[in-house]
Amino acid sequence: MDLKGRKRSEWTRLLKSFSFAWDGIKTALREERNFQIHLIVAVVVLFAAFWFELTRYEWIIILFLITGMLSLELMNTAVERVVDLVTKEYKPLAKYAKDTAAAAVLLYAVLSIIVGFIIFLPKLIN
Ligand SMILES: Nc1ncnc2c1ncn2[C@@H]1O[C@H](COP(=O)(O)OP(=O)(O)OP(=O)(O)O)[C@@H](O)[C@H]1O
Repeated sequence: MDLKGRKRSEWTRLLKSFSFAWDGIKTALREERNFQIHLIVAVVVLFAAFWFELTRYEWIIILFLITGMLSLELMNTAVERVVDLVTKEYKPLAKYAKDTAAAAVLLYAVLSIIVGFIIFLPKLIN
């Protein structure tokens, strides 16, 4: 294949990987209750952020928290599905994997709530 053809196929592969990632988001939106809940909370937080006219740095923090939370939830779903694929039986390692992935989501959710309070509480009180 010439250089032009190879470059085109690299672009095609890149576009395909975006399309697979988009499929993952659509599936999670359709199938995953926790992801749907996180998304609703994210929309509420974004409305609040507009309402309280956050500073540029507060916006950056909020966007990192929202994106991080949604990404972690997707990774947690991926772990759950892979474990389900590997075994339908009760296996301590399966529990270990699922609970650890869930713990990562929980930790980030606690961080997000604390930071959310730090940013929004003074504005609510004012
Ligand atoms: N194959 C398995 N072996 C051992 N423990 C498991 C297994 N599958 C799930 N568990 C454990 O059972 C509990 C519930 O897991 P389950 O996957 O049913 O619910 P979940 O984590 O809320 O995920 P989902 O989004 O699929 O409902 C968790 O503590 C998990 O670690």
